[in-house]
Amino acid sequence: MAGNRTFTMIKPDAVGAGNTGAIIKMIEEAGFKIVAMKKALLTKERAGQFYEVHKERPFYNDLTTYMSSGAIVPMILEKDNAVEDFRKLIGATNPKEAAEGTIRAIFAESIEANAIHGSDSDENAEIEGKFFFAEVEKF
Ligand SMILES: Nc1ncnc2c1ncn2[C@@H]1O[C@H](COP(=O)(O)OP(=O)(O)OP(=O)(O)O)[C@@H](O)[C@H]1O
Repeated sequence: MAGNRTFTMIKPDAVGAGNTGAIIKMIEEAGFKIVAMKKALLTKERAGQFYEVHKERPFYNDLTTYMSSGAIVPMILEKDNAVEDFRKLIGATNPKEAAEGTIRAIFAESIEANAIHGSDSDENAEIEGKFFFAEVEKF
């Protein structure tokens, strides 16, 4: 079976700190196949579109400023049970609460600069994946 897909993005804090390679290694060693990947930049406006669901939250302005502050590495990943297994690999949003050995426990600086994003549902994986990779049709 080919498995299913999720979307992830290494965030500016982790890319800027030179942790991209180490994070990709953890992702591949956990059994995820990288279907698509690029290094890219978000404008504040496009970061705002990506995090539109958080528009009314107090941290929205800071979050979109941060997400447009440096390079990001978005990827589409494939594995059985991809969405759930990837959320386990990255750990809790707040690195202080992230389980030992998870990507956020190892690399995140704070609740905002938390190293990596992982889609929280199959539906959002498709929406977010297509936000960066319009050419990838199958999810
Ligand atoms: N209280 C907060 N203060 C500052 N930033 C926050 C806070 N809560 C969330 N964020 C930022 O907004 C992002 C999206 O929040 P969400 O609740 O969707 O968390 P998540 O699903 O774990 O993270 P992501 O969607 O990035 O994988 C978080 O990853 C974090 O960068």
